[in-house]
Amino acid sequence: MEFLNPLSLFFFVLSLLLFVLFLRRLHRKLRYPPGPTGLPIIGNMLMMDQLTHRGLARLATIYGGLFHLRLGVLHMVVVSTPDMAREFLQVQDVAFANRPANVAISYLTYDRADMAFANYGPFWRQMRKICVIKLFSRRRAESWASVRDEVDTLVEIVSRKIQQPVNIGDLVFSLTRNITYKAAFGSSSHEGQDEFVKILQEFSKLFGAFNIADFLPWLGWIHAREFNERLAKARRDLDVFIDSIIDEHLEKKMKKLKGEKVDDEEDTDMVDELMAFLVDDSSSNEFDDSQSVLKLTRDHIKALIMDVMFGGTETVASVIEWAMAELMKNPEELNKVQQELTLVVGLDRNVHESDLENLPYLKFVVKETLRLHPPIPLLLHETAVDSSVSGYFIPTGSRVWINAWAIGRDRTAWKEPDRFWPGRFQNDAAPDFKGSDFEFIPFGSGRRSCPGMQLGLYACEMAVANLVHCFSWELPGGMTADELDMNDSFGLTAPRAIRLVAVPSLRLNSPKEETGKCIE
Ligand code: HEM
Repeated sequence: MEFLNPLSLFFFVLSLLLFVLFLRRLHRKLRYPPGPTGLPIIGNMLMMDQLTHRGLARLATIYGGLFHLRLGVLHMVVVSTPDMAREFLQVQDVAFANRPANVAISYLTYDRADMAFANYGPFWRQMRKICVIKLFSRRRAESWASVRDEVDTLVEIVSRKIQQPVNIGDLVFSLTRNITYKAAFGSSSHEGQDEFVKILQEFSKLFGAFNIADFLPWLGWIHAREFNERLAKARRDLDVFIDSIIDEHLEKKMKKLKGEKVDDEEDTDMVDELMAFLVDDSSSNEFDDSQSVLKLTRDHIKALIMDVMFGGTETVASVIEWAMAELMKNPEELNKVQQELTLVVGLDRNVHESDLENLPYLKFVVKETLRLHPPIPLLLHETAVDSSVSGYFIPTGSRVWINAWAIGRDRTAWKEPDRFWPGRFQNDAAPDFKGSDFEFIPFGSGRRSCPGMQLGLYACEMAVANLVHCFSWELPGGMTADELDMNDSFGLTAPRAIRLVAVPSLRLNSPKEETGKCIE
C-alpha cells in the first residue's frame, strides 16, 4: 500500500510532529492564567458553590491574584489584588469595559437597552451622559431632596419605637426603596410601591437564577419553557406598571403644553427627565451611531429606571445597615462619632446636609464600612477583544470578576485588614475610593465606575448620621457586642445575612411632643 511506502511514512510522521509542535507553541502562546483543572465539557462547573466573594478569595490564596476557571463554554478570570485590578480597570480598561449578561439579564433589560448592561460603546456613552447630567447630578435637586425627606421620616418612625426592638435592616431597605422610587416616579405615585417591589424582587431572583443555557447552550432546552414563561411574565408586569406611569407623565406634559393646571407643577422626577428624549415607540431600540442626540423608546426608559432601582436601593441600604452593625459591635467607635456629632450639631436638632462637611469621623466610618463590606463585592466585566495580562491569554467574551471585597482586605495593602478601624482614614495619605487607589474600589474605577456615587454617599452619610445622633442604641435582650452575628449573604450585593435589630432611646433634648420627631 502507498501508505506503507517508507518515504510517505517519513513525511506523515514529520508533519504529525510539526503539527504537535505547532499546537504546543500555540498553547504556550495562548496560556490561560493558572486555575483548578476542570472536567471535559463542563470545566469547573462543579465548583459553582465556591463562586462567592469569600470562596473566590480562598481560591486566590491557592492560584494567585489572577486565576482562570472554565464554566461550560465560558472562560472566567478572577482578579483579587490591587495591582491586577489596576491592570484591568486602568491600564487596559477599554478592553475590559464590556458587561456580561446572561439570558435572563438580556431579556429583562430589553436586550440591554439600559446603561448598566450595555456594552461599552457610543450607545452606552450617550446613556451614561444622560444619567450623569439628568438623573444623578448634584444639580438635580429633587433626587437629593427625596433623601432628606425620607431620612426625616425614618427618624420619625424610630422616634415612635423608643425602648422597643427596631429592625434597622428592614427600615433602611424601605428607606432606600422610598428614596429611589420617589426620585424615579415622583411623590404622587407612591401608592403603587408594593406592587413595584414585588416586580423588583422577581427580577432580582431571575437575574441570579441558575440557567444551564448560560453555560452549555445546547442543553438550553432543559426547563426552557418554564424559565422563559417566568421571564416573559416578569417583563409583562413591568411593562404594565411603567407604561401606566409613562402615560400619566405624558398626560401631564400635554396639559402643561395646553396651559392647563396640573398637580405638582414644579416637581420633576426621573421619568419626566427621560421623557424629554422619548420618540415614537414604533421606532426600534437600535442605536444609530450618527445620532448626535440620543432618542429613547419606552423600553430604554423602563430599563434605565430599573438600573436606578437596582443600583441605588440595595447598595445604599446595605452600607447603612453594615455601618450601624459595625458601630454596635465597636461601642468605642460609636462613642467617637456621637461625640463629634454633639460637638458639631449640638443636642437640639437633627443633622442637616450642611453639617456633613464638618463631620470627618462620620465619613471615616462610612469609608471603613465600604472597605470591609463593599455592597457590590464582585465587579462584573467582560473582555471586548482578545487580550493579554501578565503574559496570560484572556479570550474575547471572557467573564472578568474583580473581587473588590478581597482587595479591600488585602494583607499587603491594609494594616490589620479585618479590623473595623475608621481612624485608619485620618491619615492624609490613606487611600480614597474615587477610583485611583486600587486597594479601595467599592465604587469600581474607570469607565464603568458607579455614576451614582455622590448620591449614594449622601444617602449613607445622612442616614447613619441621623440614626446615631438622634438615638442611643443597645442590642436587644441583653445581647453583647461579641454575640452580634456579622455574616453576609451572597448575591449581586452582599447584605447582612441576619437583619440588624437594636433598641433605640432618645438622645436629643426636646422631641416634638405630638410626633416624637427630633426638634428642628
Ligand atoms: C454606596 C452606594 C453605592 C455603591 C457602593 C455602588 C457601587 C457600584 C459599583 C461597584 C458599580 C460597578 C462598577 C464596575 O463595574 O466597575 C456600580 C455601577 C453602577 N451604579 Fe452604583 N453604587 C452605589 C450607589 C448607586 C446609586 C445611588 C445609583 C443610582 C441612583 C447607582 C447606579 C449605578 C449604575 C447605573 C451603575 C452601572 C454603571 C455602568 O455600567 O456604566 N449606584 N455601582
